[in-house]
Amino acid sequence: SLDWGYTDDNGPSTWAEKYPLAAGARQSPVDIDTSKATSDNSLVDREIDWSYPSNCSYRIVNTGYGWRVDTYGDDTALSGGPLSEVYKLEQFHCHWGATNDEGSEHTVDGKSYAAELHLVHWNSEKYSSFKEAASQPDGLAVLGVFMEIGNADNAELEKIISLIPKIIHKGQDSQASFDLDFGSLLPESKHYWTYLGSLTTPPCNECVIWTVFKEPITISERQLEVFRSLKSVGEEDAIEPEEGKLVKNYRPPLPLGNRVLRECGP
Ligand SMILES: CN[C@H]1CN(c2cccc(OC)c2)S(=O)(=O)c2sc(S(N)(=O)=O)cc21
Ligand SMILES: [Zn+2]
Repeated sequence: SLDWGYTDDNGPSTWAEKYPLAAGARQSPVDIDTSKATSDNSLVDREIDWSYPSNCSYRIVNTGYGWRVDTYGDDTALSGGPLSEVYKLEQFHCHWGATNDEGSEHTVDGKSYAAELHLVHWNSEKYSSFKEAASQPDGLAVLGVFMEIGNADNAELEKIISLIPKIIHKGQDSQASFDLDFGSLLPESKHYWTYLGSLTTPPCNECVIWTVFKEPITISERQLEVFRSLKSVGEEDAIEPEEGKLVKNYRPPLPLGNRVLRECGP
C-alpha cells in the first residue's frame, strides 16, 4: 500500500508523522482570503511570461496519486511576476475531488473549485537539477489554475484524458507526442495571487513560489469522471473493481500565518 495518500488512514492529517515538513509554517495550499491580498506595485510592471513548445513528446504516468505529464522542458520558460530568474517546466498534473463541490487545493474566500491544474517549473538558472532546486526556498515555481465544470469538453485536456484509459493502474505510463497548446490550459486573464509555499504532497518541501490564477478554465463532468477512474494501486494488486479508485487527491488548505499574499493583474 502507499505510505501516504488521500484515504482516512494515510491522508493529509497523517502526513506529518512520516513527513515532518508537512507541519511547517510555509505549507500549501492556503485559502486565498481576498481581503488580505495586497496589490504590490513591484509586480505590476513584471508581467508573468511563459513560452511553451507547441509540439513536444510527453510521457503521462499514473503516480498512484493521480496522473502526471512529464514534459522534458527544454524549450520552455517561465519568468516575470514574482520570479527573479527563468524557470523551466518539469511536469504538470491535476488535483480533484469525489464530487464537483470540492477538489481544488487552493480555495478563494473559502470557495473550492472542482479541480486544480499545477504546472511545475524549476529554477534552472540558479540550480543544476530539478532535485537540487526542490530543496531550495526559491527552487520551484508552480502555476495553479482552477478548473470549474462547464458544458463543453476542454479540447486541450482531451488530448491527455484520451490517454488515461492506458494508465488506469499505478505505475503505468504512456508515451505520446501530441501538440499541446499550453496557452489554452491557462486562463485568458493573467490576474493572479502569489505567495511563498510548499509542495502540496509529501515530502512537502517548502520550495515553491506559488502563482494562482484568479480566472478558472473549464472542464466537463465527463472529463472529470475520467480522472476519478484512475486507480491508486498497481495492476498486480488483486482488489475489487470499485476499490482503489482515486476519487480524490487534494490537500485541504493550511494557515497562511504571517506570510504575505500579493495580488497582481487587471
Ligand atoms: C508527489 N508529488 C510531488 C513530487 N515532486 C517532488 C518534488 C521534490 C521532491 C520530491 O521527492 C520525492 C518529489 S514534484 O516536484 O514533481 C511535485 S510538485 C507538487 S505540487 N502539488 O505542490 O504542485 C507535488 C510534487
Ligand atoms: Zn499539485
